[in-house]
Amino acid sequence: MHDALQDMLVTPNEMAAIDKDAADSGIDSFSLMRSAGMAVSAAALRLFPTASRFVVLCGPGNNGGDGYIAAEALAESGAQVALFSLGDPSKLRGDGAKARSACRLAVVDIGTYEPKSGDVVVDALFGAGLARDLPNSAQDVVRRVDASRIPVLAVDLPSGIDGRTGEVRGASFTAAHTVTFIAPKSGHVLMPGRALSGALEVFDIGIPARLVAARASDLRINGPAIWKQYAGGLEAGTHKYKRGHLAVLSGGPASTGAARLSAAVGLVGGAGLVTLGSPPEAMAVNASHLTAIMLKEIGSAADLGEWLQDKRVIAFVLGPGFGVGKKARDFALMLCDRALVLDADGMSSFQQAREELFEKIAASGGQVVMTPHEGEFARLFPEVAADASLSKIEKAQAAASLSHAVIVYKGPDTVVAAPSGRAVVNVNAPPWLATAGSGDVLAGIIGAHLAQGFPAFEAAAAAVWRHGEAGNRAGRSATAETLAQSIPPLT
Ligand SMILES: NC(=O)C1=CN([C@@H]2O[C@H](COP(=O)(O)OP(=O)(O)OC[C@H]3O[C@@H](n4cnc5c(N)ncnc54)[C@H](O)[C@@H]3O)[C@@H](O)[C@H]2O)[C@@H](O)CC1
Ligand SMILES: Nc1ncnc2c1ncn2[C@@H]1O[C@H](COP(=O)(O)OP(=O)(O)O)[C@@H](O)[C@H]1O
Ligand SMILES: [K+]
Repeated sequence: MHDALQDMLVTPNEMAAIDKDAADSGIDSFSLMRSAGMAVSAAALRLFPTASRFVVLCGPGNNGGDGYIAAEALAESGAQVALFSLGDPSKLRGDGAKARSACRLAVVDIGTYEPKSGDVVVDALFGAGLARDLPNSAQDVVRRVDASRIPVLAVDLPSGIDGRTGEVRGASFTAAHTVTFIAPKSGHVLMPGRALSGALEVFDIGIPARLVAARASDLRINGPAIWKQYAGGLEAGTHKYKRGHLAVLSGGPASTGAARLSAAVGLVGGAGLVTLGSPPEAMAVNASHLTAIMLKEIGSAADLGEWLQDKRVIAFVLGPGFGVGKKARDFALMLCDRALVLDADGMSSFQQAREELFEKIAASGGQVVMTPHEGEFARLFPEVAADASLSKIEKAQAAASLSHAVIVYKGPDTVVAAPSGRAVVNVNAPPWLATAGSGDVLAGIIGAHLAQGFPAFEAAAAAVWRHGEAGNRAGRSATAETLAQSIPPLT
């Protein structure tokens, strides 16, 4: 893949526009299809050297066209190939028809395909053009292939996956591998599309990077390239205040653990010092559990106001175990002009009062990050959550635009979105991150980055990635405590 396209994500609509621009610039579209089909055949031979038969399933459009090219190339290489078509191949148009006529193999109707042990399915039914649920005849073959556990190599996308949203339209193949072209599509990284795509390979089929970049929006796969300019090594002459002072606000005596976890992670994450702001009635319990973390009594808005005079306290985490209610709202509104992670109870407190929060964020110009999981997202952005036409990326973008904050929409496919529309999708998080307190760990890492002066978007993107790496290092028996000990250094 071209370096400039490394982490770029495109939607099927953008891909179609890129395709058209390529044709308008004089690039022959059939030569692109030939490169795509050859890439599929090469991948099939490399990935499945012991296949007794390649079963190529071709659809009615250009995805099917790629399939005919691949089938011909596989047969030419000496492999056994069986070719099946969804619909009448004589109805193929344009490049698809050209590809069919360049393929000498006989083609039979897909309804007659009976999976056999040793088969490898090359799925070229539908790709970026899927516009509605898979037809019944395709759903039937998906079920037969699933039941026989035959490996599937998907062309562009597993048929049935919506390339924009990653959602299943009726049914979808579960691919062991997917070969896509030019750049990954959002449907390859959003769930369940990511899981159903298997291992993804991206082939350069000869469209110049500048044509791709001209159509692509600011949407990427999350990774160190996003924040590297803020993650430089430590100067020899640094001191703890230079590394940044993070404040985490604790809840009452019965729920102090979450904030302490975020605070401890703040230090591991790279803040030079961390102070836990505690209500008076929780001072004793907090004091008995803290060592490197400092403790300060913050019971009222007046206490917080006084603390805010200290401009060396750069960033705040409000929400973990804090309690839902007026106190959380008052504190949050006072912090909108600083760097703030508003997590958990901090967000839920605004379910009935979100406009006040959103207006304050817009007016204050701070660096505010909100970290909703699905339930919190639906509480704060019910109209966005309920809009079934939107992908998870588009939902996060809509929420960021409404709230004026950077949104970390958590889950297996966490999306970080800025009010400008800039977004990344995270792909390194293992499922065992779903453990109690994991969100508190994430909030602490974001806070650590904000304290070190990262802008909100980069702070959040870097934290989500480090959190995923911590999960990988901690292994599947991870708890929030072992996650906290497994956070890798900033890269
Ligand atoms: N630059 C590119 O984007 C390239 C794309 N290529 C291939 O072209 C594919 C896209 O081709 P198409 O736009 O022809 O789309 P598809 O081949 O994915 O779909 C074919 C057509 O089927 C119809 N259709 C959609 N959903 C349906 C459903 N559920 N039931 C029945 N019919 C349905 C639509 O009219 C659609 O255009 C890509 O996935 C890729 O494999 C390659 O040939 C190489 C170049
Ligand atoms: N299936 C999953 N795969 C990867 N990461 C996940 C999965 N489920 C949850 N996570 C991550 O785990 C964290 C859970 O946070 P949250 O729901 O706030 O939990 P808690 O309130 O218990 O701390 C989030 O960062 C989320 O993205
Ligand atoms: K496909």
